[in-house]
Order: sequence, then structure tokens, then C-alpha cells
Amino acid sequence: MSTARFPNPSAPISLQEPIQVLLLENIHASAEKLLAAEGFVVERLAGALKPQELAERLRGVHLLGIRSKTTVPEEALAHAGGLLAIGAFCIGTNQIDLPASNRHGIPCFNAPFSNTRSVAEMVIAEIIVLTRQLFDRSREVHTGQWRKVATGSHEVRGKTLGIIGYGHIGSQLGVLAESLGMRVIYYDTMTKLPLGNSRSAASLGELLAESDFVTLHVPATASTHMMMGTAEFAQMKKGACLINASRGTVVDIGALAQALRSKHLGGAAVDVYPEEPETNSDGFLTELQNLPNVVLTPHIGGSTEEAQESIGREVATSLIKFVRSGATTGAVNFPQVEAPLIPGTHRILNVHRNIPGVLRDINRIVSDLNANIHAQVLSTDANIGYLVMDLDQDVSAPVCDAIAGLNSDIKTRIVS
Ligand SMILES: NC(=O)c1ccc[n+]([C@@H]2O[C@H](COP(=O)([O-])OP(=O)(O)OC[C@H]3O[C@@H](n4cnc5c(N)ncnc54)[C@H](O)[C@@H]3O)[C@@H](O)[C@H]2O)c1
Ligand SMILES: O=C(O)CC[C@@H](O)C(=O)O
Repeated sequence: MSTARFPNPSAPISLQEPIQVLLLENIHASAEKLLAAEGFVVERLAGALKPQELAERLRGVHLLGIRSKTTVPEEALAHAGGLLAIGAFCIGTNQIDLPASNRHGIPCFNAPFSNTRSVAEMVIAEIIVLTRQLFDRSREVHTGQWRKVATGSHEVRGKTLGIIGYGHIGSQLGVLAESLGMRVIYYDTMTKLPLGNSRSAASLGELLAESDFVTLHVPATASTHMMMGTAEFAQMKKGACLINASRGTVVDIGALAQALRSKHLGGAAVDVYPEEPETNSDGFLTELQNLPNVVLTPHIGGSTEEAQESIGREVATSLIKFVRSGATTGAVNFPQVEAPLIPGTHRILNVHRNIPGVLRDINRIVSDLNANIHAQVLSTDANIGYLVMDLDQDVSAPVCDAIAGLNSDIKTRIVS
């Protein structure tokens, strides 16, 4: 059983209690299965929690699992003295205050690839749905209207797909689109290997001017905030379509609605919104509702059974490895350490403020107890240091007590 000492006395954890896990937002049962098999006590909730409620629910919780709807602000972390790690069971981690989580010694893990194919496949479907206006035709037939028209409907073969953000999703999408005979160009702030016959556009403006479909696959950052607004829509070809399955903050919804109403754009498919409901029973309003040739989906780009099952396993495995050995490989906000457990040794994990002399102080503590260090791995970033230390003798408890007394200490934990 892992034991822990934390700087926040408001939420001490008992040394003997089992690991408590709180999983929000309908995280797939594959995660609960793995976590429960470790002897962890898992509570699963269907919806997200508001920050205040989250702060209250985090007392006594060691592992938190969320998806995209739960905001994790510093105030919630400040009340979560027992929290060891956060699992984002998705790709995006913009909903977590990552710098604060780092300062509190809490690594955050995500699943960087597991739902990327699902998003790429949905976007391919949307390209065809938009260019054939299938959504509107279907709605008409559902309401008893028969409008057999070809005007404004096109094949995708030979059309240009402009991909903004040529990462895991964007590059897979490009390959799928080429298999349909599309020409693919992309714009990315990083230099990327062009797959197939795709080509990097010299600028965002060039991509917008050349594309029949523009699709966004960038993360939510300061540089992507509202990157598609009135000026960018004006640069797109008349009749072109916009697809956004990235994050709601990337597109100015008002400007998009205006570009659609004015018929400058021929259609849009939107999966993500600046503000999204926290549960499936909440209502939802957007300016884009009831506009022609606009497909609106409730943030389901990555919501396939294949993706969710795989994400559940991937993130749960990262959390278990962290609890059992302290491995932080893949953590998005933390120094990376992965050291194999050595039989017969006693492992201590220490997160400390990255100030001079911490290793010297810790080694002196060990040496004053006449213990021997078998292995020691330190990894740092600008703010914190993460130390994994294996001792030959079982003096972990007094070593931890002494380390907790150092003013550099953020979080210290005995693994074995
Ligand atoms: N709708 C959904 O359900 C769903 C599912 C998965 C992911 N997503 C979103 O999609 C995003 C992209 O996912 P991914 O796996 O492809 O991420 P990724 O990190 O592999 O790729 C993102 C790409 O965007 C590029 N980029 C960053 N800032 C840019 C800018 N200002 N201009 C141009 N390019 C920029 C990066 O260099 C990178 O190549 C995620 O961050 C997430 O927010 C949504
Ligand atoms: O499952 C979710 O809530 C988010 C899906 C997607 O936006 C992601 O970031 O992976």
C-alpha cells in the first residue's frame, strides 16, 4: 500500500486506507475494471462537477479521472491534499490548471492517441455530408418534403481539404482524405512530415484561400484562441465549408454564424463550443442552430466505443504505474521519470521546489540514518524537482518525516 505525506494538513490521508479513485463524466468501465483489480476503491459519476463541488468531493481522493467538461482550477487542487494524480481520459488537458497542478506535485496523464482515428473518421463523414447537403435533405424527407436537387451538391474527388494543425488527427485525416481523391494542404506552426501527396501551405492565408473545406485540429492555446474570425472567414473561398472538432475557443461562433447567414460559407460542421453543458440532461443553445447546411454535434468526435475503451485502459494504466512505482512517463505537466522497481529496496518519491541544495539535504538525511542509496533518479523542470530514490534499508518512514521538514518539500510518498 502506498503511503503519503502532504504539505496541506486540511486533507491528511490515513497511511493504511486503500487508494480512493473518483471518475467523472462517464469514463469507460475499462478504467474501473483495471483500477478495481488493483484493490483501489472506485467511484464513478456520469456528469462533470462544478469547481466548488469538485473541491468538496476531492477530500480523501487519491486519483481523479475526468474528460473535457470538468474544469480543475487551482482552488480545487488547494483543497486536495491527498490527491496523487489526475487522469484526463481524453487528449485535451486545457481544462486543468496544469501549472498549479505541477506546483502542487500532482502529475496529469492523458491519452494522446486513442481517439484520434475516431475524430478523423467523423470529419471524413462530415465533409461528404456537407458537400451533398445530406443533413438538410434528410431533415426535409423526415418532414414529408421531396426536394430532389443537384444544385450545390458536389463530389469530394479533386476538392482541396485544408487542415489547420497537422498533428495526430490532422495527419491521419489527410491520409484518409487522399484515399477519396482529395487534394490535401495543411498549415502547422511546427515543421511536419507531409504524408502522401499532402503539402504544407506557406501561410494560414494561403490555406484559407485555396481550400474547399477547412478543418481545425489544433489544441486550445493562446495562439489558437479565436484563430478563425471575421477576417479569416472572409479569406475563405465563397461556398467553402468549415469543420471544427478541435476546441470551442478556436472559432468565433458569432462570426461563423454571420459568414453562413451571408452565404459566403456553404456550410459548417461544429462539434465543440466555447461553453458546453456539463451533463446530457442540460439544455444547449448556440447561434448556429437552424442555419442551413450546418451539422451540430455534442462534442462526440472521440466518442466511439473503440476509442473510449482504449482510453480507459491507457489512462488507468498510467495512473496505476504512477501509484505503484512513481513512473511519470507521458505526464503532460511533470518531469518524466520511469525507473524499474528493484526487489529488496525501498522506494521514496519526493516532489520539491526546484531550489539549490535539495539533493544535498536529502542525501544528508539518508546518510545520518546510516542508510545506503541503491538508486536515485532526479528530473526537474523550471519549478519542481521529482526524485525517485531506492534505499537498501527500510528507513523510509524516518527519511520521509525528515524530508517533509525541509522547506523545499511539496509532496513525499513511500512506494514500497
Ligand atoms: N472533438 C473531439 O472529441 C476531440 C477529440 C480529440 C481531440 N480533440 C481536440 O483536437 C486537438 C488536436 O488533437 P491532436 O491529437 O491532433 O493533437 P496534436 O498535438 O497531435 O496536434 C496538434 C497540432 O496543432 C499544431 N498547432 C498548435 N498551435 C497551432 C497554431 N496556432 N496554428 C497551426 N497549428 C498549430 C501543433 O503543432 C500540432 O501539430 C486536441 O488538442 C483536442 O483539443 C477533439
Ligand atoms: O471525451 C471528451 O470529453 C473529450 C474528447 C476530446 O475533445 C479530447 O480532448 O480527447
